[in-house]
This record gives sequence, structure tokens and C-alpha cells, in this order.
Amino acid sequence: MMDHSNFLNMASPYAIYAISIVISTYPGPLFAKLTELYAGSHAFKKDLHLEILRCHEKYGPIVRLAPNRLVFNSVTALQDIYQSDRLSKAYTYGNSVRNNVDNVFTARDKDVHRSRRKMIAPPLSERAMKSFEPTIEDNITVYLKQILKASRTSQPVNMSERVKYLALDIVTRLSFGYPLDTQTKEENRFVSKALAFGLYRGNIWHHVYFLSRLWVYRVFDWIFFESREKYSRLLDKMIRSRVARGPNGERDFYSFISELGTDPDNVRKGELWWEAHFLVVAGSDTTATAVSATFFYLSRNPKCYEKLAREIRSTFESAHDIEAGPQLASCRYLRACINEALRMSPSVPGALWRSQDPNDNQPLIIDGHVIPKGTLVGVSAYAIHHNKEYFPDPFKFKPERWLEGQTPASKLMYDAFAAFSVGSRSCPGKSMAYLESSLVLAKTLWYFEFKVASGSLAEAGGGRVGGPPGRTRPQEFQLEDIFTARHDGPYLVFRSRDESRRDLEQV
Ligand code: HEM
Repeated sequence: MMDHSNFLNMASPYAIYAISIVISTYPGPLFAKLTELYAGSHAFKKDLHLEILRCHEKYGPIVRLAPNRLVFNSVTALQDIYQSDRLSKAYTYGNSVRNNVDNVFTARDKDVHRSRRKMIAPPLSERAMKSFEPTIEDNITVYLKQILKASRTSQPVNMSERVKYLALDIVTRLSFGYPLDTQTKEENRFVSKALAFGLYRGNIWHHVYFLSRLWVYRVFDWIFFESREKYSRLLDKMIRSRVARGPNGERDFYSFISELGTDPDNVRKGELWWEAHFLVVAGSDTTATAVSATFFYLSRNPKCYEKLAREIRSTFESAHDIEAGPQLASCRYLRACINEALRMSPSVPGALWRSQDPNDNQPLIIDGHVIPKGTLVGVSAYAIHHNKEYFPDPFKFKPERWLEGQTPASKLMYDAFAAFSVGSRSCPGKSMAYLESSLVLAKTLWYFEFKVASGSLAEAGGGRVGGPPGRTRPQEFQLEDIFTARHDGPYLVFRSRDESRRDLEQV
């Protein structure tokens, strides 16, 4: 059970006002120094990641983004904030708590977090991934067949849409053992919208916390009551059908919990399923962003596309060989392309807010600065990934930068890579994310050639010359920051490679 009192004390207007005076020397937009509404308005416009980068370019490596918030842009800060056990998630994560039950993502207390993390570790382990691979493969086959169908009529495919449903189907099977099948069943696609809306709403409250304590919050909740209810009813159905099949029904989250010797009925049902639900939120759109962004950048960078296609087609002898294991791991250029896409367009682009542990009374030093207790601190993945000091030519897609060997510059670059965050709260789904992304990309390149659709669809996904601030680069995949990210495109036209098409038709 969580302790609300700390949340409320640290977020009280008096505490924020007191901190605000102490950190008043740090630069930032005037309106941001006065009120949380500044960052909140950018969260509302879904461009907070762009605004943070703009602020760093204008004000330097430390920016005051709200009366009691400082955002940093250095490797030292990344380590000081996320690798220290003296900081914990900020009280603003309290807005994601439902029915007073914490999950691994919202837990601030270290012991509670450790026990939650232990609960989700088995289904995300290497062993679990291996046993789960056939399910991932089945869903990828559905995706490939849809691409094959589109290729017959040269119909452009919106990759953000395709991959979003694929990733959602995979992770709901992992979490609930439930075939949501959004790839083929349109009636279930509302789930994707409901999850995205929940994240968007949460991200706004995360940045204007005081509003979440007022009646506005209830009005917002009331307006979207029906769509939440529809999702809750489906969630209930998924849980009931899974419980009815017994703990060992199939390889999923539930079966791994019972394998641990934990009687699933003894784990409070609300807690168990709240974790499973969170895996769906955490593992769907994030992976979809990584894959869509990689398709976007490959379609705009023909040399990279050709190099990757050569690597895939020369490493494997047949599509059946494309599976987790040493051969897939040897595709270093594939990993470099995924990393470079995640660098340029990270799935979680904003600042992950942290604050000093309430029981810690020692001075807190971040990047050489003494930070008053109660200040929220963070680093934005999008901003640090575009910091020239670590990534020269930051708006250029250059997978080769990840293959430069062990130089000091390369070490610094890896240290600055924050797509999965770092430290004890970093992403436990990283292996699954890389496996899923690698399989989708490798199999697509095995079976197909692709190019950008022509006409008005050609530019979808990229920035636009003369577009809004930060969105003017046609070669950059555009993200809408909703804590995770929403996006559109690229629209691609596929041609099946003759020798492999028959193979796919027979699957
Ligand atoms: C490319 C794909 C992914 C990216 C870029 C990504 C990124 C992240 C980031 C940045 C965090 C830290 C969030 C915070 O501190 O507030 C995180 C946490 C988390 N992610 Fe991922 N993620 C990905 C895929 C997945 C997958 C596939 C799963 C599982 C199915 C997953 C499960 C989690 C969980 C459970 C947490 C919470 C960890 C904790 O607080 O201890 N993620 N992820």
C-alpha cells in the first residue's frame, strides 16, 4: 500500500514556493519559473520534449522548467539522478496509482518496488523469452501476411498503425494469455486508443500536479468515463478467462508467477493484475515506436537500408533461421540501426522526474550543484540524445556511430544513451524489446523490399519545412510526447522478394 502523505507534503503550495525561492538562480522561461502551467501546456500540446531541447539550447545544461523542477542535460546528471539510491520517483507518479495499489512503475518505496520488480522478473527473463518466442512469431506472421497482401496491389502501409497493433497483440498475450488480435479484429482496437489517452492524461497531471488535486481532474475523468469503462470491462474479461484456465494454462505472466511457487490466489488479485496491465502499457507503444522509427529512418537513408538488407540476407539461410540466438545477435548493424532510431526518436522522450528520498537529510549534489530537498530533477532522453557533446551531428541518422569500437567518445555516447533509462528503475523489458524489434525488422527485410510511398503520403511521419518549432526537419521522425510517444507513418510500399514469397504463403 502506498503512503500518500509524502506525496502531499512535498507537493504542497508552501513547499513548492519555498523551493522555488532557493532555485530561483537557475535560468529558464519566466512563465516556467512562476507556474507548473508552463510545462503543463507543452504536455497538453504533446511537444514537451521539443521544448526541453529548445530550453537547453537557449539556457544551457540546467533549466528551470517549473517553480520546483530542474531539468539537466549531461551524463554526470544522468548518473547522479538515476543511479543513486538516494533519489526516488517523484510524487507526481502518484497520479498513475489506481485504487490505492502501487505497481512496479508507481512504487516509490524501495522495498515495495523491489518486491514488484521480483514479481515481473520471471516473465521478462531470457528463459521466458525463449518459451514465449513462438507466440511472438505467430503474431509476426499475421503482420507479414498483411504486408504481403498490401504488396500485391502496391497499397501503401502506415507502419505506425501496423506495428502498434502487432506490439499490442504480443504483449497482451504475454500479460494475460489473451488473444486480443487487434491486427485482425477492428473491434478491439479501441484498447490502443484507451491506453494512449490514459498516458496522455497522466502526463498532463504529471506536469501540473496541483490541477490533479482539484475538481478539473474529476471533470476530465467523468468526460472519459465511458471509454475507460469499456476498457475495464475487457480487462475483466481477459482476467476471468485466464484465471478459468488455471495458472499453468499457457506460457504467460500468470504461469511464471505460479512457477515461482507463489499461489496466484494468495497474491492479492488486484496487485497481480495491476502488474499485468502495466506490462501492456509499458511494452506496446514503446516497442512500436522503436520499430516504426527504424522503418522511417531506413526508408530515408538508402545506404543504411542496403547495408542492413545485406546483413540480414547473408546471415540467415532461410526465414525459419531468424529466431533468438547467436545468429540474430551477430547482426550488429541491425542493433546499431535500432539504437540509432531510439536515439533520434526515443519511445519515452521526456524527463523522468525524481526527488531526494524524504528520509535522507544529507546534501544532494547533481552535476556539481547542491539541490534543495523537494526539488524535482530529471534528464530528457530526447534532449541528451541530441546533445552535440555526446552525439556529433545529432540530427543525422548514422548507425555506424554505434560500431566505432572502444574509444573514449564511444563510451561517453553509450553512457548518454537513455532510451531505456538507467539504474534500478530502468526498463526490465529491454531484452524483450530488442528481440521483438529485431525479429520484425529482420523478417520484413528477408521477405520484402520497401520504399517510401509517393504523393502526399511521402512526407508523413517527418517534420515539415515551415512547420511548428522543433518540427521542421523532414528527415526526423516526429513524436508526440504523451510520456511514451504517438506518431504517424512512415507510409511504405512493399515488393515481395520472389524467392521468399512462396515460403511466406505456406506459413
Ligand atoms: C523499445 C521499447 C521500450 C523502451 C524504449 C522502454 C523504455 C522504458 C523507460 C525509459 C522506462 C523508465 C520509466 C520511468 O522511469 O518512469 C521503462 C520502465 C519500464 N518498462 Fe520499458 N521500455 C520498452 C519496452 C518495454 C517492454 C517490452 C516491457 C515489458 C513487456 C517494458 C516494461 C517496463 C516496466 C515494467 C518498467 C517499470 C520499471 C520500474 O519502474 O522498475 N518495457 N521502460
